[in-house]
Amino acid sequence: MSQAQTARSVNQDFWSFCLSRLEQELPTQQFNTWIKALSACEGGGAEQPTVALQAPNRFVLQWVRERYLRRIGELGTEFYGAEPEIELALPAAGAPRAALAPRAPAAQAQAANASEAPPAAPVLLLDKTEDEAILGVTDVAYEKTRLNPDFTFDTLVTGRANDLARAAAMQVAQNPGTSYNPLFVYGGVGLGKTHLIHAIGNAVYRANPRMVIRYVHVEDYYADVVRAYQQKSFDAFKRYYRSLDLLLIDDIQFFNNKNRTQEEFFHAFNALTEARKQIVITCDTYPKDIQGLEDRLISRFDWGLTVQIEPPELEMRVAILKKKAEALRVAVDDDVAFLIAKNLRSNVRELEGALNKVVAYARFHNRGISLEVAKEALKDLLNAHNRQLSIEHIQKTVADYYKIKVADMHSKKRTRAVARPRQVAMWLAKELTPMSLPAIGDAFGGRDHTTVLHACRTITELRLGDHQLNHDVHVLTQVLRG
Ligand SMILES: Nc1ncnc2c1ncn2[C@@H]1O[C@H](COP(=O)(O)OP(=O)(O)OP(=O)(O)O)[C@@H](O)[C@H]1O
Repeated sequence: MSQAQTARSVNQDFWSFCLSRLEQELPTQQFNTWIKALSACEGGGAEQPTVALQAPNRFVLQWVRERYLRRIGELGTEFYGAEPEIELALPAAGAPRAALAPRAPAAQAQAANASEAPPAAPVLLLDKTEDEAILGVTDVAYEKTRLNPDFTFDTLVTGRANDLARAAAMQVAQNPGTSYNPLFVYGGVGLGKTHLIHAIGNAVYRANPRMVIRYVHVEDYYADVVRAYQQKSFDAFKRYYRSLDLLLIDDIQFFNNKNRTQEEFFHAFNALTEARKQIVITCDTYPKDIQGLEDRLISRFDWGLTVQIEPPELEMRVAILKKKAEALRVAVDDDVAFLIAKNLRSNVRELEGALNKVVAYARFHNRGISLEVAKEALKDLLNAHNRQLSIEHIQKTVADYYKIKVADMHSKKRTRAVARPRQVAMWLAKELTPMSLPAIGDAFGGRDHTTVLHACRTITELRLGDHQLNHDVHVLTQVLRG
């Protein structure tokens, strides 16, 4: 057998394994609609596992990539004994669909990134008949919303970091078009903005399935504009976006300097808000700070309500891990959840990634999930992290920020100008390092652990009412996390 044939048969074997597992794990309709639509084609060599899959169209490709790729990767790790590279591609332009015809060789297949798909992709986003034919399911209307059914208010853990944003989102979900319009949600990478707007969409859909809802990432909106331009189908494009009852548009910062797209969005925005149709926007930054965005759009974003999602604190991170473990149907003890939560703080996606890594590692080695297993699975990550952030670095960064001396971090001085930054530094040390309270106390001039605890509680409480302090802590956290 040639190397290519071996690779192909290994890939086919893996895919059969994957199909049998996913068939057990997923509801039949999901399995039939999304997973069976894929086909395995030639992958890389057996020594360096590559799973090569082909989706019949961009719609299926995107859906699978968002919802199932991670699980396929985990099954790949289980099958190959190492994390495989996954190629998810479309059939070559002009080639028949893989699901209906012989497989296209991977070398000719297009890149998995939908934004790289050619403008004349086999399926147009607005081509209802074809989508319906592909789906062959009764809830076509729901699928067309592009909503992720797993991202609901129920699966969103609430804490100080997101309670305002969640409350506003629930208001909007209960009264679309008549409460805050637009609702503008901003915050750092992987903090649950996408989850929150899908939750709005899911709640609105559940209450009123007749509403026309659409979740769209800005890159896809841009691709729709480009396509409308190339195919001279702006009328259909405009009609479609203006017919929506709820538009959920994600990652608006990627609009930067895309002038034609901004212009189209500006008109769609006006038409929708005038008709009292709801718009929800997410962004990685506050509206006024978005680079390359027209002023008239920025000022419109101020019409409704702007809410921030902040990085979750330790307890919330633990709660999120527990919830994610529940969804994976695995038992994760508190000590394992704390280990992960203490060491990964920058975003929830990374937190989830670490949990998945621990679960996959435990499955692969046929062991239960214990602290020991978690430490082994995350060895590289923990080492890298522990090297990165020292308490001295935190003290120096905070001292520089408040323009005080580093020595003041250790001193007995109790004036407000020194004591408050010192408390902020202690809070950051608790949040950003795995150090215990006594160890942190030691590093701050031999203070008692109760002093550290008091400092942490003080800062947590003050942040609720003191905007300047909240801002300082936010900025310092971002700086220290790099
Ligand atoms: N509070 C939370 N409760 C439960 N899961 C959460 C929470 N916050 C984030 N997540 C999970 O973290 C992952 C990343 O979240 P999401 O994609 O919504 O982040 P984002 O802010 O949109 O990121 P990006 O800036 O990259 O677009 C998702 O799986 C989401 O379910």
